[in-house]
Amino acid sequence: MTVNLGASRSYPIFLGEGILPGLGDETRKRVTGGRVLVVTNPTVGSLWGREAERSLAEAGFAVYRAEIPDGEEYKTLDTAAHLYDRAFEAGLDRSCAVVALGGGVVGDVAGFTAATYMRGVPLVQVPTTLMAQVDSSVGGKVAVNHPRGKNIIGAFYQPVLVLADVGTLRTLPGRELRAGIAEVIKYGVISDAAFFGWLEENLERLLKGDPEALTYAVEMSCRIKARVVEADETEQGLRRVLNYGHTFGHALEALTGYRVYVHGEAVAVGMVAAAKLSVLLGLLDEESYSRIEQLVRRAGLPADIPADLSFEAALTCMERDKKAQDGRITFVLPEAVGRVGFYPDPPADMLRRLFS
Ligand SMILES: O=C(O)C(=O)C[C@@H](O)[C@H](O)[C@H](O)COP(=O)(O)O
Ligand SMILES: [Zn+2]
Repeated sequence: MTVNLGASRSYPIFLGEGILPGLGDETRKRVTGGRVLVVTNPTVGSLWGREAERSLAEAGFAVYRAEIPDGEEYKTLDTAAHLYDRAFEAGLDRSCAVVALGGGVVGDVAGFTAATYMRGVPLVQVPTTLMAQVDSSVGGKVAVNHPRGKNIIGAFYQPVLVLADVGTLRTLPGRELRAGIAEVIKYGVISDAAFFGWLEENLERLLKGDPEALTYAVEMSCRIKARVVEADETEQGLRRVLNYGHTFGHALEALTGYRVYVHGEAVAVGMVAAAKLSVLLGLLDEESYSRIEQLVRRAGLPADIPADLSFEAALTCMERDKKAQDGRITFVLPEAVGRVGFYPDPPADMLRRLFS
């Protein structure tokens, strides 16, 4: 698959089982420098680091590794600062690449480092979680968090290559798999009713880690995402559809210190909350709402706003959402399974009802 962004910035997504050994050759075709910095975390590094690094070394790169701790709470400027040091020590110049080997946190913070070190060096995304394969490795959003908001410090910076080996999902903990499924459900709701129906039929296969089902889900998700990114790379309009569930979701993550929910879980709560708001506003029928809620629950994902979450605190957080303008929140709300619209400034009393 290709993400088409014009002659100089289009890039391929390679998707398949057992394709990690091809990483070196594909990187070599796109990176002229002699060194690469592989950014990973200790868990992914011990599982897949050696195979990835061997492939890069065989393609002629001098390979350096930097490990960062696992967890959204480490997606910070401090972690990026550590990576700048490691890039310097490795002697990376502008022709050399950063290779992000891991999940969303690794991809986002390594991507942010690649975007800013020497004003930008090539970035290779090697996503090893479902979340990263279906979403965060594609489309060029790179960022670190600020204590007051998720992904507040970041850039649009496209990779030169995405290589997603679904074989790496074999070792993925169940919680991480379910978190990725949340974003997959998102794609069905925002733009493809038939895909949503396929998910209803095949959810158990995905939860069991069936490689064929996972490959199909990753392919469909990447196709939908690529189409959106091609049409609106820097989120001037259409791309905001990818943020369905994230207005509430990001507030939930920030207000719980990025420690309680993994991103997909927070998005799951956010998708159900947004669907409920849609029903309250008369935009979505009850049956469609139930299908969304049921699929989220069947996937073993949380669907309820926690009882102790303060409405006022969530509202303040959502007013700083990246889709907000002058403090007016724009929600991405489902109008049917397979279609969403943008709705600015819903009445506060309706939002409050979601919290009771
Ligand atoms: O790629 C996008 O665009 C998305 O919105 C995808 C989201 O799933 C992803 O979580 C993204 O990082 C959120 O973007 P943000 O700009 O709201 O931080
Ligand atoms: Zn997301």
